Amino acid sequence: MANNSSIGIEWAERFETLLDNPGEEPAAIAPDAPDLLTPQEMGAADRLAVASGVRSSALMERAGEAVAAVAESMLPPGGRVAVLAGPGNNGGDGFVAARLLTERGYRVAVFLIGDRDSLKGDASLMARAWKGPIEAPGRDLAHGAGLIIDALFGAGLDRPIEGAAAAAIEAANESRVPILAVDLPSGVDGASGAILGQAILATETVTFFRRKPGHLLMPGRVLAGRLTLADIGHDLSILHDIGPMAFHNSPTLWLDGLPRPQLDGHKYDRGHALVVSGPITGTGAARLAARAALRIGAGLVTVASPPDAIVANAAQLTAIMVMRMYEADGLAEILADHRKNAVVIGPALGVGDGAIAMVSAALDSDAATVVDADGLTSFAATPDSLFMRIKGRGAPVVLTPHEGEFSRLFPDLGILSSKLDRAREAAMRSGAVVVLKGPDTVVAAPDGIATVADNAPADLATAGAGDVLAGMIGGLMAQQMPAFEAATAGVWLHGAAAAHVGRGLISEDLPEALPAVLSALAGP
Ligand SMILES: NC(=O)C1=CN([C@@H]2O[C@H](COP(=O)(O)OP(=O)(O)OC[C@H]3O[C@@H](n4cnc5c(N)ncnc54)[C@H](OP(=O)(O)O)[C@@H]3O)[C@@H](O)[C@H]2O)[C@@H](O)CC1
Ligand SMILES: [K+]
Repeated sequence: MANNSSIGIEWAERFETLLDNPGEEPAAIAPDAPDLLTPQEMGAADRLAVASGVRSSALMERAGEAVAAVAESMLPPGGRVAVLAGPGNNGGDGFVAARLLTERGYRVAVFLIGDRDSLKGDASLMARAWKGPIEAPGRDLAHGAGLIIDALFGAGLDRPIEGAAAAAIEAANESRVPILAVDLPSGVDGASGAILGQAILATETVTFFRRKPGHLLMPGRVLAGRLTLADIGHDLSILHDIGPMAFHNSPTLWLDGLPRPQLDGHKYDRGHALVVSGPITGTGAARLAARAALRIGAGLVTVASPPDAIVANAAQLTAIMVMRMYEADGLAEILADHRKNAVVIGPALGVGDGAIAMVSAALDSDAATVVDADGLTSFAATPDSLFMRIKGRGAPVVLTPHEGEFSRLFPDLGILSSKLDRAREAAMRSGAVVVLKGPDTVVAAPDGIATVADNAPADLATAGAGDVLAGMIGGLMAQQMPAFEAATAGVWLHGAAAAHVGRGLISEDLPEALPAVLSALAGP
């Protein structure tokens, strides 16, 4: 699909600009850096940094320095620290932090999993530079400590944690002493956010150069606590060579492409979104989606309503139009009017052959299409027929499943531990942009580019919120925003609208919060 994702390209172009104008923005870019690097990519970044002339021991020294700096902010002067060091370079960072904190007057105890003589490379170097005692961890490792530094495992974790390391993690978690994790909470898989065996529950985490997907994906995000991103001397140009495929969902990525009303524009320039209503027993979902499409800027919005529901819909809509729709043929007829350039179908549609026919009619049209909820579930027995239709059309499609709907359409993808990989596989297989919803919503395009959101408050788990999201994405596509950008922006704006409302949120509030969120983004 031609217009799936330009984010990767645009971001790469931004780097060109930054590199051409050193000193103009680098300080500002770090905290909001959207690229996510897998542990493998981070390993490559470290190797590229070393190849460019940075000593690997210097990277480790700076990593340990960054950890020590955050530790100091968590401790009273002269406080006691327990450092848990593991067998790799993550442990090496721990030894550096232990040395620096001791030099600064803190009382530091180091507990090592394994044997000092087995440490290799920089970790061995840093362990030798540590002049204090090294103990084996016991149940009371945190006794008297005001802070635990978790330097057991980071990017190199590749199997479930067992034995002495698992016991040390358990003792640390049970101690209730605040924990500062180095790079990742030990036990969290940096690629997927999944727990491998046993994991540290950190108060804070310091990571280096760029975040990993596991810092944003659940449960990694919760286990990591507050996250600090430290610059330890990697050159930004390294990202060119790596070409990251995953990004943190933040306005930096899509704000330039967010549709804005033009003074000399007309409502017809802002597209016409059609939302398909369910039967009389299920009309609210379509109205929520329609309201969201209108609030996010679609010039015109129409609800296509089955005849039995027309009165219910008409009685509750004002700026939004209503059209009578006689089943799938009726929908096809309505969409034959090419001015209706985006369609949202699925919320409260009902599950079954009728729904299959209507989704098929939508996909046979030229309108950008969002398929949600019952529109997805209806294809549980025949997902390939849905995917064939999507791949056979020219206009873009966004699928917006929650985990339950996703597992009905892609039952075999449950074995993938990473939500990123699940969404990517699904996008590739279906030919659509896939929005895999949840507290860590992933948007993936068939070419593998993906974003992970972390701005959805818990309040967003409320009836109708998904209908609103589908409407927002449809509304953005009606305004010609490409599918991947529309889905990514829609997910972020949905989270931001929920955060704007706060406690007591119901779905009706979400479209109404959009003006404030959009105005804040537009700036003064
Ligand atoms: N590279 C650099 O320049 C920089 C890197 N930095 C730091 O390095 C960290 C990555 O270091 P890393 O690659 O050495 O991996 P790390 O996470 O320490 O552990 C791997 C070790 O554990 C083992 N192992 C794995 N799973 C296991 C398990 N379940 N149970 C038991 N053992 C297990 C595995 O050995 P194996 O037993 O497989 O031979 C291996 O020895 C990164 O997170 C960052 O903190 C910074 O200093 C910046 C500069
Ligand atoms: K760690």
